[in-house]
Amino acid sequence: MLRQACKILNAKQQFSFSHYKQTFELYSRLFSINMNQVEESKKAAAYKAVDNHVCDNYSIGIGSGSTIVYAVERLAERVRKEGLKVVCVPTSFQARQLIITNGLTLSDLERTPELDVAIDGADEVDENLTLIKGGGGCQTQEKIVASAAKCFIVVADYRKDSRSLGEQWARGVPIEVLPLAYASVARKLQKMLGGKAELRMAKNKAGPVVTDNGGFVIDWVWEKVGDWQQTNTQIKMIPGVVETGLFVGMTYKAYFGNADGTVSERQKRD
Ligand SMILES: O=C(CO)[C@H](O)[C@H](O)COP(=O)(O)O
Repeated sequence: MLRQACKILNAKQQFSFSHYKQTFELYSRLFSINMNQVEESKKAAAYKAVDNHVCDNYSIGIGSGSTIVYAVERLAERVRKEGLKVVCVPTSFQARQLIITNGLTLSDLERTPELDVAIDGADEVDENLTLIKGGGGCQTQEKIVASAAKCFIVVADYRKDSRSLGEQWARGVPIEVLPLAYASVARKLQKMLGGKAELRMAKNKAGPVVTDNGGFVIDWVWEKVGDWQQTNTQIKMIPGVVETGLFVGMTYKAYFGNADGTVSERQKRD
């Protein structure tokens, strides 16, 4: 939006300094309204999912990202107000911290190998509930925890809702790899499936992003994919691949918070 404002202003050189200032203030305000709207939509989706899918004595997988923060907030509120007894299994360092700081009971897959429900965010959700996850590099633990749950629920804002993958999310499929294999995996990926595979670099550290498991992440931007299940299997067969961010046939239901405050739902077809 700000880029757009700059373009308009550059085209109309006759603007005075106060015009520039006023216009930037207006765009900044619009941008912050838009961001508030996104946060509100995340919150609405997360609250609804927790209200609909968490019961007393449940074991719950806790996903990672910014939307899950609202789900944990709601869960903690229900534990306080309704006296629910739940145990929570994290999918990342962030999720573990969220569970602890919200005063919830922390468990792990060793003590709780089967979960009643797992709730997590997503980077993109298509019409068949196939997901891209791993924008935060947590897809390996997220997939393990989701697969341990009887029911896997996704919470997201309206920007993640697509008919087919790639419509909204342009950063490709995140793939966790063993560090020693990153170059060979990237090469094989491009040779086998086309597209472009790039090692994810850290922002505030020299070198690559290192996952909670000590792995690296390759982001694979595909050119053409027909069958996500088959593509996922092909990627997983490359030696050195730990896990992909493709979640195929795992999701029971997705909740999308909309810009107008409502929540849309998409459920697995029988
Ligand atoms: O897969 C993930 C992290 O690896 C997140 O669930 C995904 O990136 C969504 O995050 P957010 O709720 O911040 O949009």
